[in-house]
Amino acid sequence: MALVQSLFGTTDALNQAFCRRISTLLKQGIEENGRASLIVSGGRTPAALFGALSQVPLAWDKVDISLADERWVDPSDDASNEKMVRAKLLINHAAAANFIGLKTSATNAEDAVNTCTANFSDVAKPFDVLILGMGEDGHTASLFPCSAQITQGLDIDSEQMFIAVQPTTAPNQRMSLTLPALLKSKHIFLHLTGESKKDVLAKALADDNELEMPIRAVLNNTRVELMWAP
Ligand SMILES: O=C1O[C@H](COP(=O)(O)O)[C@@H](O)[C@H](O)[C@H]1O
Repeated sequence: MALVQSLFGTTDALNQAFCRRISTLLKQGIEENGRASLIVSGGRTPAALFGALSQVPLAWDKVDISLADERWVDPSDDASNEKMVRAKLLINHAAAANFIGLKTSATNAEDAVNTCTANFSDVAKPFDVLILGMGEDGHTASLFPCSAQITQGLDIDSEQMFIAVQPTTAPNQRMSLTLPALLKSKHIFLHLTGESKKDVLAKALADDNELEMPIRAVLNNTRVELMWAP
């Protein structure tokens, strides 16, 4: 495990430094491969970062952006991660990026696993940049400890890219990248704000039961850079 900790005094300082890191990595990916990929998380934490990132001048038309997970609701629903990304990130300069949403017309996310996988076939892999969040229960992406699908989602030997997840302690069925798919990233960031998330991370680092706190499965298997501010 290698957790590199970048701790900032304010969210503004965090967002400025994070934007610089992300844009440098995306530029590198474009220089090396012609295109770059940025996989982001949803929820509340990334909104301010996305606002700052959208204003960074970059060859966004050569960047594929998608989500590590999605809540299985209509993209017009306030709970939709896609809705948040469209409103906060795919604006200003970043409006030129190619966005691949996860939500399909399928009523049940289980019926959309193959479509999501096929839709990702043109996204540059390994992903250049993956930004993960973490819930108070230690879930990351939508790999929820409470779900019946958690063992399958954390199976490091699985070749499955996506998994449909039904959390029992959070609303909405989900679509999530699996652990092995998340790990196929060149640079993984864990983006957290607030003291309580810091406490959750400390709890995650104090033990290694991955089924209890799925973020441990990422931390135990690869290098992760923590980007934190109060
Ligand atoms: O449900 C989700 O939760 C996590 C954490 O969200 P936050 O609101 O605490 O920042 C998020 O990373 C994930 O993408 C989202 O679907």
